[in-house]
Amino acid sequence: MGVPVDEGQFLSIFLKVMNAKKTIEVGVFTGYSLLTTALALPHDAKITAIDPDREAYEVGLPFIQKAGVDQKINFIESAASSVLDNLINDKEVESYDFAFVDANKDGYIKYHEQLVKLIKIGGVIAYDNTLWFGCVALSDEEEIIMKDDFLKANRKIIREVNTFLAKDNRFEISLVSIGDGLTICRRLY
Ligand SMILES: C[S@@+](CC[C@H](N)C(=O)[O-])C[C@H]1O[C@@H](n2cnc3c(N)ncnc32)[C@H](O)[C@@H]1O
Repeated sequence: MGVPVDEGQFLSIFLKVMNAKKTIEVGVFTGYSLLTTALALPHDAKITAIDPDREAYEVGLPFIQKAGVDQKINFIESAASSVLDNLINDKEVESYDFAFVDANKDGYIKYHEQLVKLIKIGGVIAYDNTLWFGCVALSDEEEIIMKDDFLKANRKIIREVNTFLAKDNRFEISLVSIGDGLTICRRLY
């Protein structure tokens, strides 16, 4: 198969090496990363997949079913924050091996504080888009001439997220330059 060349391949081999069985996905859309995860996990694995957009999930669902991995997935149609609070209250604390976060960037720091409680020591939270199309490396002068307000706003947010994660000594982190940047955070305590 050669060297992993994209984020999906990387995620797949990473989950297998980790021996992950119980995972969370925040931000599903049509389920590309969800299908990748479901295919990589063992038959008795459980994925809690959260997204307010059921319509998008249902576009990809036939492919997940065709792959025979739908029984591993518990899709919850909701914004993530309240679901994560419910999982904490339902005594799911420190029971997850892995979380993949690929949703609204302005929620990442809040999700992080919730996911810290849900992930086992030694478990991993992975944040997508942490290079933000390379914009995180632009100087403030260069940022001023950026035309796209969405890119600009999320550049600021992702830079804050990256600074926040880098300072969190509960985790060992690595920003892997694959796809649009994937920050792997391994919980130390
Ligand atoms: C980039 S897409 C996810 C792509 C998916 N992970 C993949 O790789 O195929 C972002 C998703 O985040 C979802 N989203 C936005 N706000 C959210 C929230 N507050 N909680 C959970 N998901 C949210 C959107 O509905 C959208 O489907």
